[in-house]
Amino acid sequence: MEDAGRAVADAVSARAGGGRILLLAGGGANGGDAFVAARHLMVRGMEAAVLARPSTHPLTVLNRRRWRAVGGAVAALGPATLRRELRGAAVVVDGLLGTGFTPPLRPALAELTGMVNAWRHAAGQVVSIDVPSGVHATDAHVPDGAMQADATVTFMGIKPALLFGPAAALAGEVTVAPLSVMPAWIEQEALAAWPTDARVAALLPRRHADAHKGTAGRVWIVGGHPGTTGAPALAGVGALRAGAGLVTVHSTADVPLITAELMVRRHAAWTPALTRLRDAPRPDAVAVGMGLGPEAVAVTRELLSWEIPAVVDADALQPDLAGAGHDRVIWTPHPGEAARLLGCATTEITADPLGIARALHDRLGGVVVLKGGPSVVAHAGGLSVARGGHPGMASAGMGDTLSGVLVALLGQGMTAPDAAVAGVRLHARAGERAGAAHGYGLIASDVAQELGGAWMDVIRSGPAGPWYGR
Ligand SMILES: NC(=O)C1=CN([C@@H]2O[C@H](COP(=O)(O)OP(=O)(O)OC[C@H]3O[C@@H](n4cnc5c(N)ncnc54)[C@H](O)[C@@H]3O)[C@@H](O)[C@H]2O)[C@@H](O)CC1
Repeated sequence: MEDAGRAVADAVSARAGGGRILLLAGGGANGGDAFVAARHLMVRGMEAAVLARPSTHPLTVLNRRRWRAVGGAVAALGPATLRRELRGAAVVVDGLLGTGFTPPLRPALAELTGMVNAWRHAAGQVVSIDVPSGVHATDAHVPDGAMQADATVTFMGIKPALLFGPAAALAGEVTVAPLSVMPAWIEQEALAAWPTDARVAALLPRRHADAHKGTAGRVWIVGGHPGTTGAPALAGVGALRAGAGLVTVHSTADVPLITAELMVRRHAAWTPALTRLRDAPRPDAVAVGMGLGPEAVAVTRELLSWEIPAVVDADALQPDLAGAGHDRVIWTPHPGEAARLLGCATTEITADPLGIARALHDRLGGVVVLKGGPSVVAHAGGLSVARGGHPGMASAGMGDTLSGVLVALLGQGMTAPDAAVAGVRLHARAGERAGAAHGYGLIASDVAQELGGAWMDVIRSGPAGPWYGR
């Protein structure tokens, strides 16, 4: 609790700018964190006051006593005291409810959160402890009366409500504060990893100075059908911009050569084409399914039987292919495709992205990327959620570009789990860069163009990755 309160004080000092801080302490441990934060703020010379609910939680009672012992002011939290104390406050620290909250919010607390929300709208900032009060830690839905925060300081691991759906929008800027507890405990508590760019940087392959196109990954993009010929082309550009040395698009349709660096091989029909390709030199990795059309299952089944690293996307994400994969396959469903694979409604997917990603991994094996804002990676080692991205990425062709990124990383020798974790972050970072320039008007090609810059941004944040290419 001491570490937790100190981390909250750090976040608040960064925002308060010398103004008065009002801390709201609930009856549970979340309230105890607020008392600790108040003490640390006072020690730093900041003006802080606490309004508290009654508590029997031993650590909260102890930290209330410590706060009083250093001369801290505390009054009972109710509508009248809250109205009075909100006047002139710069920051409110929301320590009312954390992970111990069971919905629905009781009316007495809902009145208080409503008052703070109205105050925030007009006057100041809210920093929530662990989760915004009234948000259930594992639920992406927002119950009535939940607090709107500008920032949330969470502990141990990231909570699903801070990442997904409308609940995430209530959290504001999220930081995860490390606590001095046993690492095994943190691992057990954390539902999913949330890798920083420094962690991703350490995964990305480095090239020797004498690298050439044959050592930088020869990849195939297999897709396209009349009406959906842009999809494999976008995947191809994504692969080139994510560093693949040689990118060949195989299709039975006329795929536009949207960049001259792509090689496009048009086949008359899939069955004879696959018979020929089976005996040709195999690529380092293949991505299949983007706009591929009705023959997707048969084509994908054949390519999976080659047991080379593969990305399976779009039309190839069919329930019939469960069991046909292997460890080096990355399956990349969006929520609609995930619903088709699991035979459920899309709303069930978006309500529980972590649980669904795990269920898809159980069904398909290999690595699953459940796409969304944010994307979830499920692999044998656990779950990982990508940071960042931009709402403008909600547009056609974005998934095709991601498939290109993933196949390029596989082609450059990354394992499927590492390629998926790094690929979703590079794609999200490229989206942030494109979003800064184009806002909601960004298109998949813009994201592809930013991939090189995104790679540079990521590697600047951390240690260099492993050598590749000899
Ligand atoms: N896991 C840990 O070991 C740590 C936990 N910490 C803090 O402890 C919190 C969890 O503490 P608790 O389990 O005591 O729970 P909380 O402090 O989240 O909430 C419990 C209180 O909320 C009330 N409550 C629950 N549902 C309500 C509803 N629907 N309407 C109104 N009131 C409601 C309960 O009566 C109880 O007083 C975390 O969120 C975090 O802030 C930190 O101190 C760091 C370490």
